[in-house]
Amino acid sequence: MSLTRHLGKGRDLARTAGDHAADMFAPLALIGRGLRHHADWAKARWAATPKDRRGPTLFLLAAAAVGIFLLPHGPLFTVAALMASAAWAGRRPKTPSAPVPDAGDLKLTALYTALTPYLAGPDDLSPLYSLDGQYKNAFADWQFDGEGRLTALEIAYPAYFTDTEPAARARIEQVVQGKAGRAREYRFDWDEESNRLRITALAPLTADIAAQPFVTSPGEIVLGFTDTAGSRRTIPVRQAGVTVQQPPVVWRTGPRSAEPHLLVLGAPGSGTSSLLRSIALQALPTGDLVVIDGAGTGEHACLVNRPGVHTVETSLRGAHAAIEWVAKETERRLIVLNAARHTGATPPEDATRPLWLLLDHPTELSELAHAEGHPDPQDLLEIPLRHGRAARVTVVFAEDIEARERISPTVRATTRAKVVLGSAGQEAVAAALGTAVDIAPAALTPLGRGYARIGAAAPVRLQVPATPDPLDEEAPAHLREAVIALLPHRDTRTEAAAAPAAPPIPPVPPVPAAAPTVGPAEPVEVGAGDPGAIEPTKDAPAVRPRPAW
Ligand SMILES: Nc1ncnc2c1ncn2[C@@H]1O[C@H](COP(=O)(O)OP(=O)(O)OP(=O)(O)O)[C@@H](O)[C@H]1O
Repeated sequence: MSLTRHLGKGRDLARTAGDHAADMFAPLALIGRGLRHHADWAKARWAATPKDRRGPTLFLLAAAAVGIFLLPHGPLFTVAALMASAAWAGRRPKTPSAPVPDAGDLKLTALYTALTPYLAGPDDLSPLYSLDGQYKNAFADWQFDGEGRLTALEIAYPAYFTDTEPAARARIEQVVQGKAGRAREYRFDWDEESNRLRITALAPLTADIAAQPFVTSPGEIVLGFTDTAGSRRTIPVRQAGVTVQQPPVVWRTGPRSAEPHLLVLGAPGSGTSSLLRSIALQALPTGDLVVIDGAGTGEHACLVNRPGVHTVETSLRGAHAAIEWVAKETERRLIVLNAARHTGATPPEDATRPLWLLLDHPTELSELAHAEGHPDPQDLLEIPLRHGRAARVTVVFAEDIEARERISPTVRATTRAKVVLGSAGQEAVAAALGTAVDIAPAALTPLGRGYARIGAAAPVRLQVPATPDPLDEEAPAHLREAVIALLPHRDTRTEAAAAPAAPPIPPVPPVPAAAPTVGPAEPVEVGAGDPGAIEPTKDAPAVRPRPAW
């Protein structure tokens, strides 16, 4: 027999002996515990007895002991009685099982208590909310998910609560979100008629959809994706290697659209440039582009020299010239289309091919123009914005939400499709969309997340597809590849091999000043020889197409 087996057997024997000993000595331990208990009791009584009564007490005890001793079998009965009482007193007290507090109960109580200062009325004789009230009087239909998080709740509130005031509502929504968890978005459905508020925690929108060709009709642009309540249809989307159906937020453009122009506002770094890039990639297969990069960060350099891209401007002078050209092109198209309508002829393709003017942070150029005493480029947008619908000219204006006041009234009035990205605060979002949003955002807003409002429809949640700058080396490679795959190329992909040897710095982008016909291949020096021409004072060099792929 091996040593290990010997040791194992010895261990088993010792364990068994220990168990037996414990069983055997259990009554003794019980009685010992009881005797200790009695001794403690006796000591406590003795300490509590006043000194002048201790002598008589001792005397009585001694008399009792003598009496017992004299009784037949007295000492035996006394010892038996002492042992029995010690055994009784030595029982382990049963630990009273503390009632396990119900987590949902605690949460609802906390929410009720937090809402009480806002919903209680001092003169209410039978208040729904009071400090000693019960949440069950005011709450109904609560639901928790598997992790114990509140997912749905209906609360009643007194009729005197000012539920028509956005500030009063916002206070309640903040309290609810604080107690139910700020990590999720909540929909607040205020039923003013019956004084009830329904709260629903919303599942997070999917954030892993990359740029790709979307299945849409001509003129439709997928701004992003929403929840099933926010869209009436779904489209097939490649997501994590499989094709799934997702509800898109679709913006219809063109002559029949009631919202022919788009205003995108966002907190810094929230993804407005990415949304502009996503729109450009969807517009390019069927239309032409003029891009103004007001911040001059080269975010849209990947579009330079692409077929269909007239120009990508970063300077004040270039932007001014490009927008002026778009305005004149709008007028030219209107004349051509009117003439075709009068004669009943089919309008020429150069008047019907969609033309897109994409402006990224243009108010920075406006500021520069004001500082230098030049005309504001935004003023030139009047014609494309007012007449663009008939002329198939679409304007997309993306700006920092904090610069909203610097956006011209014409732009604000004519851009009826609106997107707000990032966490900008409920009031700013409501002002930007032109209506209050009944959804409270989560504390951490993912990139490209926000709200879209097309015309007078209710705002919907929006997640923009990830469309990073392909020249941004910090963006994930597979997302950049997806963008590159959508960029149109002049001939073949062999340009990548040819370009690195001598990357061409394009000249000042060709923007015809007053060209009667449109054509990206017709470079016309804007402002040349014009005494009122704007000098390129902004330090923004011409965008260099960097062939990083
Ligand atoms: N939908 C998205 N999914 C994933 N990443 C995104 C998304 N949108 C933007 N990003 C990333 O967030 C960063 C900022 O995006 P972007 O430059 O588009 O924001 P912006 O609002 O234009 O910023 P700025 O205010 O600086 O102009 C980039 O790294 C971009 O790749």
